[in-house]
Amino acid sequence: MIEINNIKKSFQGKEILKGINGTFEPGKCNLIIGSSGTGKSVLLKCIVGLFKPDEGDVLYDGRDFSHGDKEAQTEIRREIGMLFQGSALFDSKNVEQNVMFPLNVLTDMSKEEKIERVNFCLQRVGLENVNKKMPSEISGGMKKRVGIARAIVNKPNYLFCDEPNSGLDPQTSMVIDELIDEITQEYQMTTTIVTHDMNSVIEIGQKVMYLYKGEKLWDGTNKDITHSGVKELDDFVFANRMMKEFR
Ligand SMILES: Nc1ncnc2c1ncn2[C@@H]1O[C@H](COP(=O)(O)OP(=O)(O)OP(=O)(O)O)[C@@H](O)[C@H]1O
Repeated sequence: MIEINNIKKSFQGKEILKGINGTFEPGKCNLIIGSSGTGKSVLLKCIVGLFKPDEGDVLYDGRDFSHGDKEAQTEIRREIGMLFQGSALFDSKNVEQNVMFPLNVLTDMSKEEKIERVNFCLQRVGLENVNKKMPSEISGGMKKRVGIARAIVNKPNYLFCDEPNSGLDPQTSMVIDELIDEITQEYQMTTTIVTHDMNSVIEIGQKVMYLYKGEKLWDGTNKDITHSGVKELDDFVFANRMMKEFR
């Protein structure tokens, strides 16, 4: 479990995160949702250590990530997998080299072991016979799958995904959501996903945190989200026509 306590972050005197508390549970997709510019990505970056919070703690299974020593932080970093917005594959590396990259950097596995692990992960995300393809030769949905394979290649305990559906059609988005959900349960990872896709909330939002202007206004499950009693959340949830009819 990841626990965050009173996370605050300002840029140039402007308070972006105003003291966020919450938990992210293992074996579940934990979603951070909210309108554009509300601080979702900044919160994610504070949790994974890409930004240092001005105040507050981030605990990974009780281990203090924000104030722990360098060694403890490195240890936790090794247990983190990330799926970045837009997949962020290296254009000059082929699929196999992209997925292998974390193993080259973080492990001393032999070449054979690395290839075996890469092939296992590619197979797990439904990709076969694409090892030598370049990112420019595969579709957006396939790139996401490669990104997921790379994120799980070093067997992370914690998986973070920033807008995993950006740039995908609704059908492919659903397939990618299902894949992330499946592997989360299979490997009992604590998966945290930043999204503003209501379809994802309905499909995989087993735990949802709603941010509004740098504050957490609500958390709960996708089952409760349509009757939260929070006006700002209602406006967000029922912003599209399909959801209005659902109401
Ligand atoms: N490195 C930075 N320096 C200064 N301001 C920043 C920085 N990163 C983010 N911000 C500001 O923090 C605010 C929240 O940004 P953030 O990217 O977290 O929003 P978001 O909720 O993820 O939005 P979106 O859904 O559009 O990605 C924005 O006003 C943004 O300009």
